[in-house]
Amino acid sequence: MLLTIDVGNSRIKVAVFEHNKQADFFIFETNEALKNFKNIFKKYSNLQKIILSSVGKLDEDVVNYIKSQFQTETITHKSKFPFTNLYSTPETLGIDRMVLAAGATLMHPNQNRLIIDAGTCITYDFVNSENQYLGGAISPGIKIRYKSLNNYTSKLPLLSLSENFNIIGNSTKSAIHSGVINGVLFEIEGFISQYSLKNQDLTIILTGGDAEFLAKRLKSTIFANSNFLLESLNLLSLYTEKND
Ligand SMILES: Nc1ncnc2c1ncn2[C@@H]1O[C@H](COP(=O)(O)OP(=O)(O)OP(=O)(O)O)[C@@H](O)[C@H]1O
Ligand SMILES: CC(C)(CO)[C@@H](O)C(=O)NCCC(=O)O
Ligand SMILES: [K+]
Repeated sequence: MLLTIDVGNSRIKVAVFEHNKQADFFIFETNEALKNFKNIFKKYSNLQKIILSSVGKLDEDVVNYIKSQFQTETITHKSKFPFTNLYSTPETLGIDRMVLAAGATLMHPNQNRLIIDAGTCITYDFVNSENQYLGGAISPGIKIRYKSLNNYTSKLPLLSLSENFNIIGNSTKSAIHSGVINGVLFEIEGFISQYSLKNQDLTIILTGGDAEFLAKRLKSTIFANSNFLLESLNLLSLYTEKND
């Protein structure tokens, strides 16, 4: 049994894998990390290994606690990845983006892959069929868009994701929902059509906290896999074991 931990910018996600199948899943706020890890370790006292990747802030105390309980592999820029990194600043590339790119490379061999992670930020990452990681894009996530409209104006209220939105927003609230949600949908559609134009056999992976909401509303048929990063960590650790 193996445990993968994804420390995101806002929340921590944890999955238990048994024979490469996800057997359990946890999600919690960073400030409740210690309590949650203690409960998880009580429930799963026979873990063989923990794989940890972090772009967020995890207290030194919590990291030390995790490491004191089980053998822990932390994914860093120095870890072995199944692609050639052609980003011009590899040392500043987000670990989450590298793990997603690794997962896509291992899960979908010999294809062009576009990974879209709709979380705190929306990231786009492209790995071609020669397993070269080329880069992509970083844009503000849904929550950040709502928050910044409120933050940087005096009149706009703070709203959160709504099921009801139209192209023509006929009130302040519906105009904000239209701008934020349609803005994200058009952005994603736009990137997908640009990448598809240039790359045949494009495999698209949509993940992150807002993936399910967005997948249902995109014109292109794309299935959301909210746990892709946790699955990628599991695959990456198998890959590292084999290639060490
Ligand atoms: N309970 C929740 N708390 C916070 N965000 C949530 C929640 N449920 C859905 N979301 C949505 O998920 C998005 C955040 O995505 P996610 O959980 O992947 O972020 P994260 O933990 O910061 O991870 P990452 O840093 O990898 O993006 C927000 O834009 C928000 O709309
Ligand atoms: C873009 C985020 C914040 C997305 O979680 C993360 O991948 C990150 O901090 N990246 C560093 C910058 C870069 O990827 O080029
Ligand atoms: K993200």
